[in-house]
Amino acid sequence: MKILVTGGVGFIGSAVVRLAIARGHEVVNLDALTYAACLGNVAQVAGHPAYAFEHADIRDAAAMTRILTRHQPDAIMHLAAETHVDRSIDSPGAFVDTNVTGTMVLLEAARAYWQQRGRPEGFRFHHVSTDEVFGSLGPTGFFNEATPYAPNSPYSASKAASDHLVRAWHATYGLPVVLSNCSNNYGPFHFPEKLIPVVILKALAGEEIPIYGAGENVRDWLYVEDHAEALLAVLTRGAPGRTYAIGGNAEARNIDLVRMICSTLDGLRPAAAPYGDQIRFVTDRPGHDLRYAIDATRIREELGWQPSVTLTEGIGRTLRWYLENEDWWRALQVRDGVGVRLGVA
Ligand SMILES: NC(=O)c1ccc[n+]([C@@H]2O[C@H](COP(=O)([O-])OP(=O)(O)OC[C@H]3O[C@@H](n4cnc5c(N)ncnc54)[C@H](O)[C@@H]3O)[C@@H](O)[C@H]2O)c1
Repeated sequence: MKILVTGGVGFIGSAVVRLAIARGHEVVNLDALTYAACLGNVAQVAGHPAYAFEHADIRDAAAMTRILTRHQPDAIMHLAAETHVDRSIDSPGAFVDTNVTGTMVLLEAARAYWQQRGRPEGFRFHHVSTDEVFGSLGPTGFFNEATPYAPNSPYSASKAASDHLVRAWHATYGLPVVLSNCSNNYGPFHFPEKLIPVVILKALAGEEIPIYGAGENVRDWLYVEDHAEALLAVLTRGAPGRTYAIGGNAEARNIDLVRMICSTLDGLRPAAAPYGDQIRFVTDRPGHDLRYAIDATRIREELGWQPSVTLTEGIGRTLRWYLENEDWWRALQVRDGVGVRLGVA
């Protein structure tokens, strides 16, 4: 299958691109190369005959039409987005521009392309989204595909809006879409403004490790390569118009996760004092959702997917990757004057 992946130079998109190439698919990677992109993320596939790159912005309608016409993909997997919650609190406009307007522009280009090709049944527009659109859970319960939308941050509100647009393009125009809403990802190539890489890099630098509030917020963590597997399953076997909730079945309070990272790092690269001594609690993020958790029964039963990497194993792999790839993250921190910010996705 020839897949047009948007945002394929980012964290999750690049994992999808690497996996899709390994599985024998052709990939056209379309990315605007914002601050969050790193071409190093796709270096291992860049020279592959099944890989092509298009430097373009999803808000550019003419470019979207030109690229679809040039490459004639069988499917679109849409990951391009502004993704950092803290940035969305400071500058919500960019999130509406890319996540809402950009998705609409891409949908329109996809619709025209699909109609011109004679509406092939097998065509897919896969919209990759987040569980944050569902808002916050209390101490119990799970999100699933029937959970009402209740986004709390400008980021999650913009993703919710884009989900609605994608569903509407299916209901109104018949575009064969699939949607997925996934919990927090982590793993290699994670941009160093999100929680796990921030903790790793602050620990290694001997600096304070900031945790919002009392560290009580709970997230369900999924290793990024497991997410990439789930996304390919949804793209290739998901039913048109259907949504799939994806999660790691690995809930952790932020404070417990950070302590786990610190103690694992103590074993891998011992410092003079335990890394946990660097933990500091800082003022909570406004509108900070308490807990996210996913009931992934549908994707498990219908598509046979389930996570294969436990949180302990994934944290170990991630830490070893960051220790072995210092050049990658040191180069990113200074690019475009963008420094590391505190982040809890
Ligand atoms: N990170 C998570 O934990 C998580 C969880 C669930 C869903 N998601 C969703 O998965 C997708 C990818 O997330 P990520 O963490 O890999 O993001 P990321 O920030 O690492 O990467 C986003 C990519 O999109 C590109 N991009 C941004 N604006 C663009 C535009 N206007 N045109 C073209 N390209 C543009 C960037 O250059 C970058 O390469 C997003 O849609 C996000 O909402 C993320």
